Amino acid sequence: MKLLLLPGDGIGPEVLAEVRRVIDGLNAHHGLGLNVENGDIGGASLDRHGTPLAPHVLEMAKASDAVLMGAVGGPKWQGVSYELRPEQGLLNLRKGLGLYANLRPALCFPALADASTLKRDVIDGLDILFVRELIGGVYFGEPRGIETLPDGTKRGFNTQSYTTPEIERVARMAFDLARQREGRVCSVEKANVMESGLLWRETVTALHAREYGDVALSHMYADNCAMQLVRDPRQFDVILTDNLFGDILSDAAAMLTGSLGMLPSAALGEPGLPGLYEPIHGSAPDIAGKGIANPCAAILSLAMALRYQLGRPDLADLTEKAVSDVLDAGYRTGDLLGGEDTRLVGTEGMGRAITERISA
Ligand SMILES: NC(=O)c1ccc[n+]([C@@H]2O[C@H](COP(=O)([O-])OP(=O)(O)OC[C@H]3O[C@@H](n4cnc5c(N)ncnc54)[C@H](O)[C@@H]3O)[C@@H](O)[C@H]2O)c1
Ligand SMILES: CC(C)[C@H](C(=O)O)[C@@H](O)C(=O)O
Ligand SMILES: [Mg+2]
Repeated sequence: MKLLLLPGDGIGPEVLAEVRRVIDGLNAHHGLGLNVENGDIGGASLDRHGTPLAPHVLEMAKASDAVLMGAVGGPKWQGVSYELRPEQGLLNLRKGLGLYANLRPALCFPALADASTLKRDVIDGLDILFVRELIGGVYFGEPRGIETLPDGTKRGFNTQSYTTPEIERVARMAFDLARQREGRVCSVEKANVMESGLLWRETVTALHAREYGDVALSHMYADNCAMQLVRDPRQFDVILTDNLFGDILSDAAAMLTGSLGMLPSAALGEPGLPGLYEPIHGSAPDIAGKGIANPCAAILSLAMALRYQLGRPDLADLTEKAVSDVLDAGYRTGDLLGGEDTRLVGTEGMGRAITERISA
């Protein structure tokens, strides 16, 4: 099995160094046999290859069993032309691998129930799975651009667009995953103001009626969903939504779990093609280089790769349990609110503690 690591920018290389440590532990003590390669993406790739995703790196990704990315972007590249910005490298990778479904689980680890800004009794036991459409919608719709109007002012425009097959394939993923959970899907859009949202609702409803009668389906407008996530997040099992709403709502959900530094993700496409696993957080320029970033989201992303693609769900369980145990033992990076008997550690301290439990 081959895993391509794309550390990227800012805290990306820092958290992936800890993923590497965990892989070494799993290889040495649990016969994982995972071969690791490294590649460039984002600003790091722009600096070395003049493009945020070089064609040879996309080819390396396609030839791997799975890809694990750190993060892209940062102030250093703010002035570069729009097509060359680091974030475009990530979008090209998602598109290039056909990764239409982004699974973002928001789980509240028991030890972190008091690290959330919400009260413990609102988030205790929280377990939501976001299924975010990832290669369509306003992120990729045409036409797009900035044009100069006759009066000299400018107009920036993007296009929100979804086709029936694009909606059906990601909805199918959400329904299938719901069958392995509590069997409830809440589909989120703004059918009240957007035609693409209306088609989304009609398509999900029709697919449900045709094939998924055993799954409970509800619909919610995205603005209400943002409010409900804060009011009563445990009402949700699977949230199915589009690219932009999924991006925003999953960041909001991250704070329910204690920190953005805790949320992993898996981007999946057609069976047999490699998936892309990445923490949902960014390159965190404000803390990059300080050795204090939380590596848990990246390590939990490795666990998702072990479960969904590398054929080792047992080692996914082991890795997730190691993270949970380390939190129970009181280890905290700076982004996690302390509590009694907690021990503040840096990125490496957290990675070492998790690896020690895996290797024990
Ligand atoms: N998948 C990605 O690569 C990705 C995702 C989001 C943002 N970005 C990019 O990252 C750059 C910075 O964006 P931003 O500041 O809006 O979002 P961010 O996620 O990088 O940071 C938001 C806040 O969360 C904190 N944070 C994030 N991850 C953390 C971790 N693992 N441990 C501790 N604290 C953590 C940061 O310090 C910051 O205060 C931008 O260029 C943006 O485009 C990339
Ligand atoms: C960096 C950016 C392209 C990306 C997105 O908007 O999808 C990020 O915010 C994410 O959540 O993965
Ligand atoms: Mg985001």
